[in-house]
Amino acid sequence: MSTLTWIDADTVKKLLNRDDLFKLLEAGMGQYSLGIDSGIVQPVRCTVAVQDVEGYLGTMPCYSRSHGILTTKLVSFYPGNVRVPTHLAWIMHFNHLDGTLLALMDGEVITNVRTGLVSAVATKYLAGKDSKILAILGAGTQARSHYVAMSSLYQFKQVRIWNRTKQNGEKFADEIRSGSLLAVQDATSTTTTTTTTMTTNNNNWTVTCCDTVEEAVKDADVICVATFATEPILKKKWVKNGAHINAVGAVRPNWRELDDDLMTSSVVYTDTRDGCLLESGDVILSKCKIYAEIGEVINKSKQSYQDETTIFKSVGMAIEDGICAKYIYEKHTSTNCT
Ligand SMILES: NC(=O)C1=CN([C@@H]2O[C@H](COP(=O)(O)OP(=O)(O)OC[C@H]3O[C@@H](n4cnc5c(N)ncnc54)[C@H](O)[C@@H]3O)[C@@H](O)[C@H]2O)C=CC1
Ligand SMILES: O=C([O-])C1=[NH+]CCC1
Repeated sequence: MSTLTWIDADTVKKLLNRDDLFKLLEAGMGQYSLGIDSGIVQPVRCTVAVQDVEGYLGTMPCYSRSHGILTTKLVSFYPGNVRVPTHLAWIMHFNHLDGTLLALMDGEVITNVRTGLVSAVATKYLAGKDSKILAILGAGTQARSHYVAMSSLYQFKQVRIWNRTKQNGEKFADEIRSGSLLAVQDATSTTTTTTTTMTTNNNNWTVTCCDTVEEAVKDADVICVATFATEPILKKKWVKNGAHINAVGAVRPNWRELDDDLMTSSVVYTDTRDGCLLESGDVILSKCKIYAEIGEVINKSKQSYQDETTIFKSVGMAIEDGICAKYIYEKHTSTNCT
């Protein structure tokens, strides 16, 4: 029987490299969307509501034959948490051949990083090549993760932040201006180091914390929405035609971030169609048509409508966590063996 390895958050942070994970996630999303031919089994997340305190516990198992991945993530999300992060997670990584547990690892860092990276994969396929204005709604963990991930794709001329509590939005904007968010990422990533230099040396860029969502998204090419909003905060009338939107919040069937007009008039892509049809309030309540999973664009079975307004709606997928967990486990094992 193999011994169980525990991999803590600091070790996960040290071992992960965003460039590697971007490529692995891109390929994995493409494979997932091959449907029954994918060899990936991923039931829709089963979420228990902890009603008394407005918290949720989600279980996210998956198996991928070709990757040799058998993992389960347990993720709690408590929007009201202040003392501890709103999202906490752990991933169990199994030997898929005999079902033994190989490793238990922190899943918070993986959740934070992979969500931004998956949005970056979608942005690569769905946004215009020459995106200059980035708007981010929210100033929490995912807002930061998305800023870092989007910065690996474009050198933005303007970054605009809106947050419900302006003080926190200002703090986030200061972190962007200082370059600290990019500088602390991935000691092992050459790409992000280059981006840091580019961004901090860019004299022509502006970073603004806006008073209103309308002001933040005006003429924006790429908009990332990463909040715990339960009512629509982003309206179609403020969004320029042809913009690309990554919407990662509103992960409960009755929560909203985007208004009906925006959902029904844009070309909507998802991470997982099955997951969004059961969990995404923006999809369910607007009754919008889902055009494709982003994996179908990656595997070339569906088109990218880059000239139209596009939405990438994600709720999070177990296979993303499985891919990251296996990558971390293998790096951890090889590092310890040498
Ligand atoms: N699609 C995916 O794969 C994933 C989605 N998420 C979701 O992304 C969203 C953001 O997560 P984190 O950044 O980690 O959380 P966080 O707690 O770090 O930040 C939450 C942000 O939402 C804002 N906010 C809270 N209530 C709001 C409201 N009623 N209206 C407008 N803004 C509000 C806060 O000011 C803060 O900026 C959450 O809905 C979370 O569940 C998180 C992980 C993965
Ligand atoms: O994919 C994920 O881990 C989550 N999605 C929404 C909350 C956590």
